[in-house]
Amino acid sequence: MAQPNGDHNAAAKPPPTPSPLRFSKFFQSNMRILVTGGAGFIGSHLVDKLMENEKNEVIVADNYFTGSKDNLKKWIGHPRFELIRHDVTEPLLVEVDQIYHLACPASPTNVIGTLNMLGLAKRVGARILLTSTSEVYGDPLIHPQEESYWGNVNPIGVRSCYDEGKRVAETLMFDYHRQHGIEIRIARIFNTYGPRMNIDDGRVVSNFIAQALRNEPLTVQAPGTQTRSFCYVSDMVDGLMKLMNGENTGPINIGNPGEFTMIELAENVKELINPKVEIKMVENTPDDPRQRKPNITKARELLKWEPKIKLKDGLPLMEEDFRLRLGVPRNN
Ligand SMILES: NC(=O)c1ccc[n+]([C@@H]2O[C@H](COP(=O)([O-])OP(=O)(O)OC[C@H]3O[C@@H](n4cnc5c(N)ncnc54)[C@H](O)[C@@H]3O)[C@@H](O)[C@H]2O)c1
Ligand SMILES: O=C(O)[C@H]1O[C@H](OP(=O)(O)OP(=O)(O)OC[C@H]2O[C@@H](n3ccc(=O)[nH]c3=O)[C@H](O)[C@@H]2O)[C@H](O)[C@@H](O)[C@@H]1O
Repeated sequence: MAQPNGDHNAAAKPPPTPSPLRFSKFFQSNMRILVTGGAGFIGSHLVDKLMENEKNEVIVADNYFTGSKDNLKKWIGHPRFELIRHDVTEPLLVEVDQIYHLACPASPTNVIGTLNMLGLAKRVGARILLTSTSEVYGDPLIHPQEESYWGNVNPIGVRSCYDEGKRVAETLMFDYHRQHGIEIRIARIFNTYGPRMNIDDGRVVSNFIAQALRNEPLTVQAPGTQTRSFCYVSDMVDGLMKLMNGENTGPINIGNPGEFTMIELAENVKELINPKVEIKMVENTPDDPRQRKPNITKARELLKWEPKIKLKDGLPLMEEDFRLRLGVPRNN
């Protein structure tokens, strides 16, 4: 008898069950992907997204310096997933097609990690993506920042290790590309926030949300008029994957152009989470960039990417996660 959808066999034949090999650890998938720093904040969200595709086999290399196995607990034991405790300042030999290089030890060893991952990419012919940073623009003299801007970085300042470490990492990427033909991708990530951020790592969004939930004053570092542009983590992951799978080396800015002063951010968090909390002005660290906002024309045109989640929609998603981890239920 004919089925309503026109498929004569639909009732008679159940869909074929996949071969047991599909579930064996020896199953060969189409793409083997290494994520260094995959136990961290952005890395673990990237792993979640990559694992959604049944053709991907994902290997995470992480030394848990700032990341945690907890971020990956749903994948541990999965046949397409492997977790290696490894410090990227030591060479790593694995057969992979793509490398997302996120592991970022406290610079300057950042450079050694990138050199090792480039060595791996060269050896196995993998495409490698570096998560660089908007910090390469330093305290920028042009606004918004576009990729052609060379930046204004203090080479001997307190934050130079990170900024200059990433700048050297970008240089190495291009040298390997030119000299050895390695396929490279460079993302310049602007401030990213979302669930699984480290609660006490001192970044502004995590600080303010944790402070509001703990009923502690929100510490705005002077003068408070400095600006940042905050990208929700799912948008970031989407941008990184589009960059990896597209045809452009970059560098490409990936960030949300919505720009806020730190006072505005504090007011947003206060209004959303704890209207009674105090906002307190505290001392800042030297060389804090006064303004930051990505020009994302390149990402829009070359990757067909733009962020979807506004700060006012992203903050509540992060609040939920922080409430759970800090043990502060909503009715308190
Ligand atoms: N979050 C942001 O706003 C932001 C902005 C710009 C650039 N980035 C870049 O994005 C990447 C990921 O950042 P994140 O916010 O997820 O940070 P994160 O600290 O949560 O993640 C970094 C991960 O790398 C691991 N790691 C550190 N040193 C390592 C080493 N030597 N060997 C192996 N693993 C090591 C850590 O354990 C952690 O899991 C970094 O490269 C960072 O510089 C992040
Ligand atoms: O996006 C980037 O490229 C970089 O962003 C951040 O660097 P930064 O912008 O300094 O981020 P925060 O430490 O979160 O500080 C942002 C602003 O908030 C201010 N701040 C921070 C913490 C706080 O409690 N109060 C506060 O007002 C800081 O003075 C600064 O102006 C990250 O720390 C880097 O890893 C990342 O590479």
